[in-house]
Amino acid sequence: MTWQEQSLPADHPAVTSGRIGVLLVNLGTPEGPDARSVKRYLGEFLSDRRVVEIPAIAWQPILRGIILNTRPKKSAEAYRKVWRADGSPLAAITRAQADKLRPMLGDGVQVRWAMRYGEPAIGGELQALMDAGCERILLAPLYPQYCAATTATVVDKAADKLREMRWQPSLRTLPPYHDDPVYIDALAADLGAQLDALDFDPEVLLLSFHGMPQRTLELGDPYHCHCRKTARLLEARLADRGMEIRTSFQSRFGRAKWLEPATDATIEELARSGTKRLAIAAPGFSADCLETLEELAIQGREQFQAAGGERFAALACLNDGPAGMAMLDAIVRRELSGWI
Ligand SMILES: C=CC1=C(C)c2cc3[nH]c(cc4nc(cc5[nH]c(cc1n2)c(C)c5CCC(=O)O)C(CCC(=O)O)=C4C)c(C)c3C=C
Ligand SMILES: [Fe+2]
Ligand SMILES: [Fe+2]
Repeated sequence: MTWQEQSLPADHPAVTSGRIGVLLVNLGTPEGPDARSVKRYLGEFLSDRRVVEIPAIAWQPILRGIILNTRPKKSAEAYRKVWRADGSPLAAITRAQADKLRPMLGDGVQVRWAMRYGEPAIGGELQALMDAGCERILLAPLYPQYCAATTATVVDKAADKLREMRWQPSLRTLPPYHDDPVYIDALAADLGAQLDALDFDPEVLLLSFHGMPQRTLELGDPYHCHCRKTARLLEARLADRGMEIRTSFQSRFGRAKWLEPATDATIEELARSGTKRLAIAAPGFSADCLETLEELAIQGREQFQAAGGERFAALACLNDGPAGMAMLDAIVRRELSGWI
């Protein structure tokens, strides 16, 4: 019997199809706005050693003994304030981004989406792309600024899946795009249009990025530098509007020192020092989520007004709007070059 005559197993994949896959990935979110779902989600998220860089032997008792018994109830209340008919804003918007990107990229490219924590999981979505015949896959973590706790952990999770395979697809990853002119242009155009549509002129525009422990900067994570560069480039583009532009870091978690200045302290300080009209944008988030819709838009407004501020606007993220989709199409297409 020659090798050609040996029968292949029934589940042997098609030999070649040449298809291309794109997997958009964002952080993850609970299945529902209830304490049980939030507990499951936070348990997975906060057990990731890329996210909390404390030895497991010291961290797991604190996580399981304290945090997962107190935080889920509080976080679930916050999620309930922003939950939509089609689910968690982060998941619904990421899904919409994938649905809109698919026809933009055309027939030869399969587009799917995943969440790093929770569902749809990265492993299952990579498998679905391979089952659809994709031999080359672009993994696209939707974080403009690189951070080990967000970008690297997506690549780790994909690698865990690839580790199980005999016949792996070729994988590319979307680089950080914090200083990409396409991204800065999209932000400048979209934020400019939102500012024009307000019924007041903000004296200050606050650019709020998600925070990180200060230690990660000292250990060499480029996240802080990437945020600063995005802010500087955006500031130059919005300079002719005559607003003061500030940058801050939100969502502090735990007792360690986080990147400063903190968004909540900045909002309060602005109001106390006489700022009456404030707008906040979150250029590091590709999709509105708990951190923008609740922490900035709800809590931020309360903090600002309680400290003497009057007019307040939380501007939307790029989401699946036209500027954001044109930007995603451009940066994804660039990484597919040579493949399509
Ligand atoms: C150690 C804790 C955390 C680090 C480090 C961290 C980094 C980090 N997070 C994002 C983006 C998002 N975080 C979101 C929610 C969220 N983040 C933390 C903690 C850390 N984040 C918690 C505990 C939560 C859950 C909500 C809560 O209980 O407060 C979200 C929103 C998720 C959603 O469902 O809407 C995003 C997005 C980045 C970009 C980042 C590092 C740069
Ligand atoms: Fe976070
Ligand atoms: Fe938060």
